[in-house]
Amino acid sequence: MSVIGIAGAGAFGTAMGVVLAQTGREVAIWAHEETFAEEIRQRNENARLPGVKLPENVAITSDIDDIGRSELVLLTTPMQVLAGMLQTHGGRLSARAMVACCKGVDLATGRGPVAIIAENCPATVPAVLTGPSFAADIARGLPTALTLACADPGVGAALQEQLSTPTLRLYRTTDTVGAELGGALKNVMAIAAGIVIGTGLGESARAALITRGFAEMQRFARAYGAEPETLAGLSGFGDLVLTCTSTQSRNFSFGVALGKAQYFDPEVTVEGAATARAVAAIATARGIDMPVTQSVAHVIDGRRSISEAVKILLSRPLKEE
Ligand SMILES: NC(=O)c1ccc[n+]([C@@H]2O[C@H](COP(=O)([O-])OP(=O)(O)OC[C@H]3O[C@@H](n4cnc5c(N)ncnc54)[C@H](O)[C@@H]3O)[C@@H](O)[C@H]2O)c1
Ligand SMILES: O=P(O)(O)OC[C@H](O)CO
Repeated sequence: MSVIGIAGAGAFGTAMGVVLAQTGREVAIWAHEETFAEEIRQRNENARLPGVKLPENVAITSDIDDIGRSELVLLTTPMQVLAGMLQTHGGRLSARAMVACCKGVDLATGRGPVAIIAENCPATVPAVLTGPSFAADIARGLPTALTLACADPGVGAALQEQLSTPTLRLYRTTDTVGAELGGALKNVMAIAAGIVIGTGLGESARAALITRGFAEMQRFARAYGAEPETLAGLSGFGDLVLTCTSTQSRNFSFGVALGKAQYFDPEVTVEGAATARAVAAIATARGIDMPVTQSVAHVIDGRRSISEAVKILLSRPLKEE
C-alpha cells in the first residue's frame, strides 16, 4: 500500500496524519516551507497542534515529490491558498484521488475545492472530507463522524474504507456540491454567531441566528443543485451546530472578538472571512437572498458597524418561516 500523502502541515493535516498512522499506515505530510518542516521534525510536534506527538510512521517533508506518487492525497491547506498550491505543485502529484479537507469558497474565482482540483489535476478523482471535527479531537482519538463526498460512487466507497478508523467514522455521499458548500457556509454563520455572543445579544438570539443561517445555507446550496439531505447532514447542519457553539472554533472566536471589539491574531486561520466576501458577491450577482452572509461581509470589511448590521437584520419585512 502506498504512502498516504497530506499536502498542508497545519492542525488538520497533522491530526489526519496522526489518526491514519495509528492504523499502521505510512503517512507523509508536506509543509510548504522547509524551516517549518524542520521545526516539526525537531520537536516531533506541530506548533499548530500543540501537545500531539507524531508517530514514527508519519514523515514530515518539504519536498512535494515525497508525496508525488501517493495514490491518495489529502489537501489540507487553507482554502485561499489551494489554487496557488495546485497550480505550482499539482503537476507533480499523480494521485488517483485527491480529498479536499479545506472549507471555503475561493475569493478570486468563486469556486470550491472540487472545481479547483478538477482544473489543476484533471487526471485525479476529486473528493471532499468535511463535517464537525476539531483537529485536536481527531488527534486525541475522540469519536468523530465526517462526510466523505465523491461523485464517483466506487472511488467514494474505497475512500470511505481507506480513511475510516476506529475513532473516525465516515459517511458517504455523491453530492460534492452540498458537502463543500455546507462546510464553507457554516464558517460564515459561526462568525455571525460569535458576533451575537460577543456583543451580548444572548443565547436566544444565537439560536435564531443559527436557524435562519441554516435556511440561508440551504437556499444558497439549492441554487447550486445541492441535495437538501446533504445540508441537513454532518457536513451542513452538524458542522454548523459545532462551529456556532464552541469556543474551540476559530471562526466563532473571531466573531466574538469582533463583537467585543478585541484584537484577534491575524495569523490564525479564519476561513469564514474570505468565504463571506466570496459568497456575498456571488449572492448579489445571482440574486440569492443571503442577509446574514451580506452582514458578515459588510462588518468584516468595515462597511457597516455591528449595530447597523443588527438593526438592518431585525428590520427586514416580516414573513412566513
Ligand atoms: N483545525 C481544524 O480543527 C479543522 C477541522 C476541519 C477542517 N479544517 C480545515 O482545514 C483547512 C486547514 O486548516 P488548519 O486548521 O489545518 O489550518 P492551520 O492554520 O492549522 O494551518 C494552515 C497551514 O497551511 C500552511 N500553508 C499556508 N500557506 C500555504 C501555502 N501557500 N501552501 C501550502 N501550505 C500553506 C501553513 O504552513 C499552515 O501550517 C481549513 O480549510 C480548515 O477549515 C480544519
Ligand atoms: O476552528 P474552525 O472555526 O476553523 O472550525 C474547525 C472545523 O471546521 C470544525 O468542524
